[in-house]
Amino acid sequence: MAGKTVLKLSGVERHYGQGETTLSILKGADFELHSGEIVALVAPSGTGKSTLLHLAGLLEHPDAGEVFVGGHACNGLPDDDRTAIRRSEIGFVYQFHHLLPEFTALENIMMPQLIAGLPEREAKERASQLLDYMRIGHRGEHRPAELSGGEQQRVAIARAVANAPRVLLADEPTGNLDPETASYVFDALEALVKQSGLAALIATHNHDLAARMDRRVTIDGGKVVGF
Ligand SMILES: Nc1ncnc2c1ncn2[C@@H]1O[C@H](COP(=O)(O)OP(=O)(O)OP(=O)(O)O)[C@@H](O)[C@H]1O
Repeated sequence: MAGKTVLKLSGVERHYGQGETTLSILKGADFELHSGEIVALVAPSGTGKSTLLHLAGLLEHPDAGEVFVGGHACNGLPDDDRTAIRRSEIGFVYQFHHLLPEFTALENIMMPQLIAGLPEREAKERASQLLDYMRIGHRGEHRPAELSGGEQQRVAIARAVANAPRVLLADEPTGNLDPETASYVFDALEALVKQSGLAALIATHNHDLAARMDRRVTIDGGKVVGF
């Protein structure tokens, strides 16, 4: 059963450029994401998957329409408020892990919590717990370069959810991994979402992974549609 709405896009438009060369990517897109669900965003290259994730993650402003995160209408808010909402409500995972190379896996996961002002002991405890959930509890003291691609992505996912956001946005999180490793990373992500009641929107070109998610949406004619 669907949980409550944690992310909502309503009539969202995004156009790039001006005049005759305007590229209209989103043209009145509506979308809702509910706690506890994992939704696949599968669409051909260039149709606007990253654009949609950036708008949902409050990294960009829509040209029209509204983005609601955790019930807040975000478009007209000052940048500081948008940043505060983004930090507390949203976690991001990208195709490449972007972990800090000079820090261990555990320290990378602790980082967002320390920035948010959590005491070191608590941050460490939560980071260890997340490493266990992601089934890499034994790799906490290793630096990113000492980890496999799948392990690095699991650390990146743990870091993205370290501050207990409501929404996880992922742009091709397994795009850099072989199919077996991708499936294993997805297993861990799925377990985490189901255990925590998080909601995840995952852009992927991997149809096998998309088939395992709760719902699948695509971008067609600038709108988000289920398929
Ligand atoms: N800042 C920008 N200025 C101009 N055009 C842009 C900008 N950002 C994106 N675009 C264009 O908008 C379209 C959608 O881009 P987007 O990155 O959202 O697609 P995508 O579906 O994520 O593609 P891919 O699967 O290849 O990553 C593309 O044609 C892209 O060139």
